[in-house]
Amino acid sequence: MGEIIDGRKLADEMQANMAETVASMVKKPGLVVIIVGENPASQTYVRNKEKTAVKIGIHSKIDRLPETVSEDELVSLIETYNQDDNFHGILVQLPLPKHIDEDRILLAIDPRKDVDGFHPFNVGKMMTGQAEMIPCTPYGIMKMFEAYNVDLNGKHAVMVGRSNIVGKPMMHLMLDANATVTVAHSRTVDLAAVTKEADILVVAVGQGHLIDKSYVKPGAVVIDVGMNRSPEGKLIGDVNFEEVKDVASLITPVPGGVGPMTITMLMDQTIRNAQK
Ligand SMILES: NC(=O)C1=CN([C@@H]2O[C@H](COP(=O)(O)OP(=O)(O)OC[C@H]3O[C@@H](n4cnc5c(N)ncnc54)[C@H](OP(=O)(O)O)[C@@H]3O)[C@@H](O)[C@H]2O)C=CC1
Ligand SMILES: Nc1nc(=O)c2c([nH]1)NC[C@@H]1CN(c3ccc(C(=O)N[C@@H](CCC(=O)O)C(=O)O)cc3)C=[N+]21
Ligand SMILES: [Mg+2]
Repeated sequence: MGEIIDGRKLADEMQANMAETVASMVKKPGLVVIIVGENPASQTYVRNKEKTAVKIGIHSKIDRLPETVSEDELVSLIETYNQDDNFHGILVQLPLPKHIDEDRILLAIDPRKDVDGFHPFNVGKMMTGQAEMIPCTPYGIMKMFEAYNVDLNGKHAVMVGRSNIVGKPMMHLMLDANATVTVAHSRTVDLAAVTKEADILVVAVGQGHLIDKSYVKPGAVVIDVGMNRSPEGKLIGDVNFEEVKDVASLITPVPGGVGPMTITMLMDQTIRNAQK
């Protein structure tokens, strides 16, 4: 039976340290979150971010825009925050409605305030060993590895999922930590055969309980990024936790695993920006 990686507890510890840092700062770090439309899942994340910011002492603002807002209006709003010294971080919650071009929106954010690390400038910096802003979910997972003494050096890491916000940056960070990295996705033939080879398995696909114990090598470290609703309306991961916990050596639960760490790293980067 594996050990559970307590993301909630680690996040609380890190947040307590951040609160001390912020208390000693004359100018408080500021974070603005822009959310378009009424996606209920997005609303939950945004509420959690707000709660955490308040707890740490970060000045936080949420701009809620109607689903019908135009791309140009959203760009001008971002431009005002680019100029506003009270905000050190700007986050535009994804996904955006279909009529808005996400690439254009991400480009509009001043890279110095891009606390998500999604701007192509920051992506390029990270890929070339000059990272300044790191996507928060992969960054939080690396902090979990550190806290639980998971050494990636020479290990076979398998990343399932290749999105710009999780899979690709996670692939890169594990490569930088000297793992041998395989990336799997929806066109992978025989996914289980690939994941069974993993010493470290990170899953970000958005398919509830896709990964059962037949996908996991005994003793593997399993990180579940997924956030899905079960038919009964429960929040569940991409990994069947109850089954896989008996095979894995270390495993993250959902909720209480990766999610709280994502939010923590967002606060970390906002504070770091404010100190610059
Ligand atoms: N806890 C947290 O902090 C966060 C959680 N999430 C959650 O993580 C999950 C993934 O998010 P995100 O990366 O944005 O998702 P995307 O939908 O952007 O990407 C999903 C990836 O999974 C792949 N995939 C889908 N189905 C399968 C399958 N059956 N077998 C193998 N690969 C598959 C897709 O392949 P292809 O490229 O071929 O389409 C794609 O690369 C979601 O549940 C999301 O809610 C996301 C961000 C943060
Ligand atoms: N620009 C942008 N940046 C993001 O970082 C971003 C985004 N868009 N869009 C959506 C995804 C998803 N995401 C989560 C963050 C925290 C939890 C989280 O706090 N989860 C808690 C509880 C969730 C609950 O109880 O509903 C947990 O797992 O314990 C989940 C998901 C950030 N994302
Ligand atoms: Mg779109």
